[in-house]
This record gives sequence, structure tokens and C-alpha cells, in this order.
Amino acid sequence: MIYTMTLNPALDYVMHPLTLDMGFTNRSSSEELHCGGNGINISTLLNELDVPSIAMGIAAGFTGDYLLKRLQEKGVASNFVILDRGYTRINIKLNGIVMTMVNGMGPKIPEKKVDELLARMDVVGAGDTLVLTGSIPNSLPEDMYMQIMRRLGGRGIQFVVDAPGQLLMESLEMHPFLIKPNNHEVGRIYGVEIEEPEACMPYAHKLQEAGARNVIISCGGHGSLLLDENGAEHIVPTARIRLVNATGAGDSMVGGFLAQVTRGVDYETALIFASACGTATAASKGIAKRSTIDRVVTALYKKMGRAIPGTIARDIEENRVRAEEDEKKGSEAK
Ligand SMILES: O=P(O)(O)OC[C@@]1(O)O[C@H](CO)[C@@H](O)[C@@H]1O
Repeated sequence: MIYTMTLNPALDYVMHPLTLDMGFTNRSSSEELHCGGNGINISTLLNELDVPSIAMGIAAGFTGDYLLKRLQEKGVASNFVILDRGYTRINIKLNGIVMTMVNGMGPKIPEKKVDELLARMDVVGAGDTLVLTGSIPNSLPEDMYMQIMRRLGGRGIQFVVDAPGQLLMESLEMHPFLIKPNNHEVGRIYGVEIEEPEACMPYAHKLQEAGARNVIISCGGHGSLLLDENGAEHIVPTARIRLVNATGAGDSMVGGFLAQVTRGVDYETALIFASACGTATAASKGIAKRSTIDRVVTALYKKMGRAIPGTIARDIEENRVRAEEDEKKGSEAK
């Protein structure tokens, strides 16, 4: 089973402001509300791909109730500790000419609720994957991810860590199965400016030498790289799309990669699929739907001048047939 941990989930309130003038009232042309937080985004993407996962974390108040209700409606399994006070944050995403985000701090988490969460996490065991991603609320210890990994270490669990600088570097001693920083995060860690996957590859080697098994570095429109646990280097371009909203694109990459690795697909194919999932979300409102992912996978293989591997091509065909049947049933029911 894949477990995702979101210690500080959010409702992402995406606004499309026509202007963004500081000190004035700006008007938005439309708004959307999505379930957010990195782990939740990964579980949402996995659910879209019919890969079971359990989203774990801490929720509170009316926003937390709404978040959990929405997850249930979508069919995303969850196991959240509920706080008695405060409310799950609402993160503002201002999707104008440039994307501007204001992320909330999140509720204060009492120690007894942390203990409850840790106790619930004891269900994670041998052969499971645990994804630790997103910010750690101020009221929790900064080394919370390390505490979780140390507690669960030695049980045969595969850890996936997608966290900023120091947190990521500290986690490497636990030999995470996968880390996925982007080029800017890697640049900040090593004090360099790097844009393209080729330039990032030496740093992927450094991160692997420091303990990570598989290292993905996403480089936005320049593509992405994977240095896999066997030492093989893979570089994949990005499919061309019209950018709608990049929130959750990195999480979708992680979800797409895990979905393919879980079914035993080779690492390069998993990276290509992961890249397509990230791009598909960037082209969507919220986390990408299956049909968009399939479209982007097809476009990416075309761009690379390669044939789509059998397993992925069969999935695409099955999804197409299923969508057609659903549409037929829908119009018959009207
Ligand atoms: O404040 P954090 O935890 O660092 O990031 C949270 C967040 O910005 O990351 C996700 C992906 O971009 C969003 O769904 C969410 O609002």
C-alpha cells in the first residue's frame, strides 16, 4: 500500500486576478477550490490512475471537514487525525500573469494529537511505501519527518521524501527510495544556478552518494532527470502544453512515478510517465484527469520519437474504451 502523509493540508483557493496592484482591491475573473497539500495531491493522482493509496495527516475545523468530505466523494481513502481547535488552512493561489501564492500557517497541533498520528502510522509495514512531503506546521518539531522515519525504520518500508533543503538533506541518512527536488531546490542546496537536466545530473550523483536510492530532479519546461538506484541516468523532455496552473505538478510526478514502479515497470518508462503526469496537471485545473494524462503521455512519446510501450498503450486504449462506454451510458440515462 502507498501511504501519503500531509501534516499541513490545505484547501487551495485558486483565483484568476485581472490585475494585481498592491494596496488596491483587485478582482478575480473566476475561482476554484481544490483539495491541497502535497501528499493529498499525490493520493488524488494515484486515485485517478486506480492505484490504491491512503492519505494520512492532520485536519481541523470546517475546512478540514470539507477537505475530508471531498476526498471521500472522489474515492480517495484517508486516515486523518482531527484537531478539536483551529481549522485547516486555505492557501491562496493567484494565477495571474505570474503565479503568486500565499500559503497559510495551519492550525496549532497539540502533542497528544502528534502521538495519535504516530500511533496510527503503525499500520505502515513491510513492503509499503510512505510518502513524506510538504511543509511541517510551526507547532511540530522541525525534524518531524526524521522522527517518523526513525520510528518506522527497519520495518522494510520504502520512504519517499519531497521536502525543502535541510529537511531533504537530513532524510538521506534513512536511504529514501525516492527524492524529487526541482532544479531550483537543488541549486539552493549546492549554491549554484542550474536549469537543464544535464547540468543537474552531477548533483543527482551527489544526492545519491549522500544516501538517496532514486533521484528525480524536475527542471520545469527543460525536462527532468532520473538517476536510478542501479546508477543509470535518464533524461526526459517536457511535452508542450498551455499552462493552466502548476500547483501540484511536482506531486503529480511523484504519483505517476510510484504508480508505474508499483506495477513493476522499468525506471525509464516510469520517469516518462511521471513527467507526463506533472505536465498534465500543469495543463489542468487541479490535479490532472486520466484523459489528460493519456493525451500528454501520447504527445510526449511522439515528441521523443519513440513508440509507447505495450503496457502503457494498453492502459490508454482501455481508458479510452471505458470513457466512451461511460459517455454512452450517460447519454442513454438522460
Ligand atoms: O505550504 P507547503 O506545505 O509547503 O505547500 C503546500 C502547497 O502549496 O503545495 C501543494 C502543491 O503545490 C499545494 O496543494 C499546497 O497549497
